[in-house]
Amino acid sequence: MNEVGVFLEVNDLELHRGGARVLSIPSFSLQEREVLSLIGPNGAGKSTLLLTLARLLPATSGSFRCRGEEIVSNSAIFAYRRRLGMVFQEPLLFDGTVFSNVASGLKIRGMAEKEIRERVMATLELFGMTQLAERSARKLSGGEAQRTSLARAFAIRPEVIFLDEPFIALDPPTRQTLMDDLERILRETGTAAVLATHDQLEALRLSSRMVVMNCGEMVQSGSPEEVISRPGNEFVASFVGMENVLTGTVIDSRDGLVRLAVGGRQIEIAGSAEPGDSAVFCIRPEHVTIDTLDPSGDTSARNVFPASISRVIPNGIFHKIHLDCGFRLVAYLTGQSIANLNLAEGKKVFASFKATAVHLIRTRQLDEAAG
Ligand SMILES: Nc1ncnc2c1ncn2[C@@H]1O[C@H](COP(=O)(O)OP(=O)(O)OP(=O)(O)O)[C@@H](O)[C@H]1O
Repeated sequence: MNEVGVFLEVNDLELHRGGARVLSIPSFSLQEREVLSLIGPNGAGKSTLLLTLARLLPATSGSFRCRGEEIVSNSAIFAYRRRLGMVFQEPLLFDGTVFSNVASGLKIRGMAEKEIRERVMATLELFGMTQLAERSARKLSGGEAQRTSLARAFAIRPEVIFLDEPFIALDPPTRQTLMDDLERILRETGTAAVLATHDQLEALRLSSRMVVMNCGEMVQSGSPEEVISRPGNEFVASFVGMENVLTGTVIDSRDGLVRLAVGGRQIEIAGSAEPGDSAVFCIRPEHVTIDTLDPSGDTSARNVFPASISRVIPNGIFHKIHLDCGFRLVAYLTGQSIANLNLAEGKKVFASFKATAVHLIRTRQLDEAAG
C-alpha cells in the first residue's frame, strides 16, 4: 500500500512582530499531497504563517520537522526551502521571456541546458502555455503573468507549494480557469499545497482541509464542507457566510430532536441539549425555502413559519431575502425564483427549513449566559 506520510510538522510556534504576538500555533502538520487552505479575514496571520512555514521568516519559537527531520541549521533550512515553491499575489516576474522566467529556478539548481529546455517545455505544456514561451513577461496579461509565476514554481517539481492569494487580482473568468487548471495540476503531480485565501469558494474548490485563522490562531480545522456547514463558533460562522446565527432557549430534548423557543416561536433541530439552556445555532441561508402557500402538508421540513419579507437585496446570482418570522432569517434565492414567486418587500410568505439544516454551535446554562 502507498502510505501517505507527514511532510511538515510544526509545534509550539510563536511569532512576535513589533512587540505583538502575531502567530500562536500549538501544533500543525501537513501531509504529503495534501491541499490545505488557510482562510481568515485581513490581518488574521495567513501570509505571516505561510512565510514562517516556508522558513523565510524566522519564528520567535517553535520546532519544525520535514519528513521527521528537524529543520534547525542554516544548511537544513536551505535544503528545506529548495523543496518548496512559492507564489504570491503579485507574479513578481523579471524582465525576459516566459521561458527564461520558468527556467530561473532550474538554472539556480545547476540543471543542464538540455534538461532545462525539456522541463520548461513540459511545464508550459502542463499549464497550456507553450505558445507563450518566447513572449516577453512585460507583454503578458495579468492572468498569463500569474500562470507564468505558477509554472515557474512548479518547474522545480516542489514537494509543497505555498500560495498567497494567487488569484486575488484576477477577473472572475480568468480566476476560474486558472483555479481549474491548478486543481488538475496539483492532482496530477501529487504536489501538496498551502493556499492562503479569504475566499471560501476558492478553499472549497481546491482544498481537502480548511483551517480558519483569526488573530494569529487556528480557530477551526476540517474539511471545507464541514467547516462551512458546522462552524465551531460565531466568528467562524459569520466568516463563512452563515448569515443566520440565532439564540434560543431549550424547551425539551428527546429522540435526537431539540425543541427551542426563539422569538415567540418553536424551532426543532437535530441534536441534544439540556432543557433550560441557552443555545446558539445557525442555518445556512441556502437551506431556507420560501413558499407563498403553507407547505406544511407537502414538505418534510419540520420548521415552517409564516413570515413577512422585510428586505430584498440583490447580491450577484443570488438575492438576499430578509424575513421576519418572529425571529430574523435570511434566505438566498435566484432572481428567477423571486420573479416566479412574485416576491417583494412586505409580502407574506412561509419560510421553512429542516431540523437537520440547523447546526447547534453551543449551549450554555441560562444563569451562565446571563452572567
Ligand atoms: N512587518 C510587520 N511588522 C509588524 N507587524 C506585522 C508585519 N507584517 C504583518 N504584521 C502584522 O501581523 C498580523 C498578520 O498579518 P498578515 O499579513 O499575516 O495577515 P493576513 O491574514 O495575511 O492578512 P491579509 O489578508 O490582509 O494579507 C497583522 O496584525 C499585521 O499587522
